[in-house]
Amino acid sequence: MEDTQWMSWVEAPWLQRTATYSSLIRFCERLVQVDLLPELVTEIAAEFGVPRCSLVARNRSWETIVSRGEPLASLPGALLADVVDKDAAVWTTSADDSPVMLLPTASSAQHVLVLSGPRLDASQLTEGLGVGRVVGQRLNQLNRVAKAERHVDRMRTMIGLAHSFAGEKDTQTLLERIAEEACRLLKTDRASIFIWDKEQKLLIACPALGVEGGKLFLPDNKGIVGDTIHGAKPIVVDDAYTDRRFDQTVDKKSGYTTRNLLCVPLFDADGECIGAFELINKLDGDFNDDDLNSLQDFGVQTSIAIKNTLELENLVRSNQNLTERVSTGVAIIGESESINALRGTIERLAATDLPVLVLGESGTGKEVAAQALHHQGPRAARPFVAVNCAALTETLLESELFGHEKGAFTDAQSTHVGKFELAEGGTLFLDEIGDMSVGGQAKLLRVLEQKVITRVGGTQSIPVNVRVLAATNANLVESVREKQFRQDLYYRLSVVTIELPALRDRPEDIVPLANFFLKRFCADANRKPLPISSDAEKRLQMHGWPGNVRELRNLMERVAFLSAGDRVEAEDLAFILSPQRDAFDDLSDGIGLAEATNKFQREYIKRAVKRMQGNMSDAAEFLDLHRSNLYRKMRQLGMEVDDVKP
Ligand SMILES: Nc1ncnc2c1ncn2[C@@H]1O[C@H](COP(=O)(O)OP(=O)(O)OP(=O)(O)O)[C@@H](O)[C@H]1O
Repeated sequence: MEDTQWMSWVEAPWLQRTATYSSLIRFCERLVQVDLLPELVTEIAAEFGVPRCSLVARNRSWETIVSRGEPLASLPGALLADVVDKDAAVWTTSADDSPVMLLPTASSAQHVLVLSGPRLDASQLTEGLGVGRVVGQRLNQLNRVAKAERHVDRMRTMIGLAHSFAGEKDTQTLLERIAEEACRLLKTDRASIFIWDKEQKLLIACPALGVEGGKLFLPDNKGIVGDTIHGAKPIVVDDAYTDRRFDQTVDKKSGYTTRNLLCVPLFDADGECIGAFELINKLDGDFNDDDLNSLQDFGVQTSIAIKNTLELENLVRSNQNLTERVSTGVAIIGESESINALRGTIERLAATDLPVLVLGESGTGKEVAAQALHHQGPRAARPFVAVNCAALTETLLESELFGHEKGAFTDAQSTHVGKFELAEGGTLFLDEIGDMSVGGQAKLLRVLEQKVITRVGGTQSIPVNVRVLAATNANLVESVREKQFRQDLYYRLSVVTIELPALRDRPEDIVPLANFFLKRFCADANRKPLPISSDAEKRLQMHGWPGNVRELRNLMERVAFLSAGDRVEAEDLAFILSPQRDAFDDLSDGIGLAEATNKFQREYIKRAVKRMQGNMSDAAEFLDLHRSNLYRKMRQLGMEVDDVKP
């Protein structure tokens, strides 16, 4: 190492004060230390002894980025372009004869330094070229640092957002936050996230900033967003009003002016487009590749957020439905002995997986009983799926129950999952089973025996774990006898049978049911719960209820919406309960008035005693009679106490 020679930076010969360009090199050395653009132009102005130094850049037109002193009133566009293209400095005089020097920087963003001042001389071009080069390098460096910082900021924001997904359960709030962050980070005026409702062919903007209520619905085939989702590609628009794809309706409505925009599609985990993310009006210049990448990152987070929160919302909603059902809808209302007994039976059966056949007239609450069996049992958290067998032809029923593969038949344009699969882990309720075709019965029987289904047009056997409940208002035993219903299927379905009594046979349930429905419908009609007067109660109890509980429910719905008073009076029901529909149909059979009146009185007393569960004193009070007068009246009508006791 004997030949080793050292030289420090300050010893370099071209740095000696006497050396040509030594001061330029020292100046450039200082320039690379400067971090802020205002300082940079101030230093340069001082070095060249000029009052004005600006840094300009070409966007759509030439713009001043930063300036020391008043910038030139108008920038010489053509000359600036030449400076960049030729990568050459130029000294010239401006319109008012003051000297100007334009220096190329060779920066990636094509900046040019513009110097002007009376003492500026063409001999300074050499020095100017050197300074321009150094400034260009410094700008590239600063740009890289700013980009890296933006990237870090972006990542931090993304992590922050991902973190907040856990705490934020409401989609709207979360989307608003994402949009706000995107505006901040990408220096944009507005941001909207669109969720695509493919079925309704709608785009739902949330948040739709500047729109009253924050929600905006648009047809999915219009505007830039429509093009973005259909093309599944990002779109950048620099000048919205000259772009024919831009739909000006929203601007017209809101009074806002869209200048430029950037829109990216949103995809779910399967690559399906689920919406779009749009940024409007970048605060400085046009949208660039960096903005595009950032927005795509935001897009990924947004898709996750939408999926998570929507799933959560669905869960919450179905849970709420469930709770609501358990507390109201599935509640079996009634105080009669038969309904009390039914509640006990359901409680015992709910815990089992036994098939149950629910019998009863139409509207007696067979589906309510089936739902109670489901919701009180271990399958409650899984789906309850109801199928009305009477409403479907044999072919449709098969595809409805077991599903079909794409192309299985002419209309099968896509794969369809059947009700058995949908009810997986839960309960399938086959309503009106008595109306199922014989072919359908055979297929159902096979599934019940083998516990596997095959979709129509498919070959794969899909195992199913479903509890099957069935209901009918037909006499199935009779149907079996007449060979309209398969006996083997009947035995499979009717391991346990429960029968719902008609409403006319349990008059004590009428008032509790009426109050229950009235309360529910008054809430729907936004009015206070209406009490029922005792006259109206009597009127309800005297009706024959051929349509059973459904008829009562419908009546209460009309009362809640139509009656004017604060209380339901008998008159409110009179116009609804038509006398012809009462139990005394045979009044019109030509019997005399006296006999008809007797018949009516006998029936009325019978119902009153039944309503009072056989207590004669209560029945007399109900009928507004003294107890002894009731007995006398009964004797007159040829009635025995045993005839009337339930
Ligand atoms: N005990 C009950 N408690 C509360 N609501 C009931 C009761 N029974 C019936 N309902 C209500 O009455 C209406 C008819 O009941 P549901 O549909 O269960 O009858 P259904 O016997 O299955 O009728 P269908 O034979 O026409 O299928 C429903 O709105 C149901 O909520």
